[in-house]
Amino acid sequence: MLSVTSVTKRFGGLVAVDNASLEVAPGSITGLIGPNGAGKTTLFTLIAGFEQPSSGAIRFDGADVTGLAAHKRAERGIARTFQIVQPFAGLSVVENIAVGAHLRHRGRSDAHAKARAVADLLGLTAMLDQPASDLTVAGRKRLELARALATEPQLLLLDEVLAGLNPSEIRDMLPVIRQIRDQGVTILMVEHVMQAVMSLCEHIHVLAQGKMIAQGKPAEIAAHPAVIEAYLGHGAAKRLQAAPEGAPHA
Ligand SMILES: Nc1ncnc2c1ncn2[C@@H]1O[C@H](COP(=O)(O)OP(=O)(O)OP(=O)(O)O)[C@@H](O)[C@H]1O
Repeated sequence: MLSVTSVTKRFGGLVAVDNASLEVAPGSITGLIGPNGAGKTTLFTLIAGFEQPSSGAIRFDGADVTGLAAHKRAERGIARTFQIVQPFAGLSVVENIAVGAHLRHRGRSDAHAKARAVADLLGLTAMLDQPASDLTVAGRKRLELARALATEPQLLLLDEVLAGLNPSEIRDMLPVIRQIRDQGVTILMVEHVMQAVMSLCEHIHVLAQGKMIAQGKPAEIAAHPAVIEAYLGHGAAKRLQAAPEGAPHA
């Protein structure tokens, strides 16, 4: 469904994404993880078309979309959420979701009907007429997801939708994300909450300092020496191997 091939993004002298490639299979929940500053959000920005890569190609649904503007990619079915959630504070929850729904529903009542259906899926029905500014952090995260989902994407890019949530709020979100996928939306997610990534994703790509350093099934990634090194520092994989079971890892 999505192929990112040898994509590089430079900001002046800084190489934020360095010759990175990844594939997302249709119908999958695929993870993109990596330490802070690895280039994950930048890669999302390139996939969604808010910025253009310095080199490399992005194919979606069989077509080269590399040079296509963000709104054209949205029309083709790519939607993203933003790490920093900024709803229109003066608008109600339903009106915020309808902003997304307007992509495919020109009339106000159609857009609102779509918005209500999406709100239902995300457990926001009771808050429909509240100002978005009244929502809790967890509510805002759901609203951000709803706004993206209301564009009726084929591919949904989730940028840290679990950040800032407490453990029980995270537990509540996992089935919501699975349900979105079960309704036919392919998901690529950037996430730091590792337990969630491991339980949700069928396949995970790992970015570190702009480069793809590993990819595979969750269990393969958790045991991958390059991933352990990227997260815990040079020599960590060896130290973990050497440490006897149950001993504290220095
Ligand atoms: N518009 C920009 N101009 C200049 N540098 C940028 C820009 N966007 C990102 N960067 C830099 O690119 C690098 C990658 O940042 P990015 O936000 O993509 O990483 P990330 O993996 O999403 O990090 P985090 O997990 O902390 O959100 C960082 O060094 C960042 O400072």
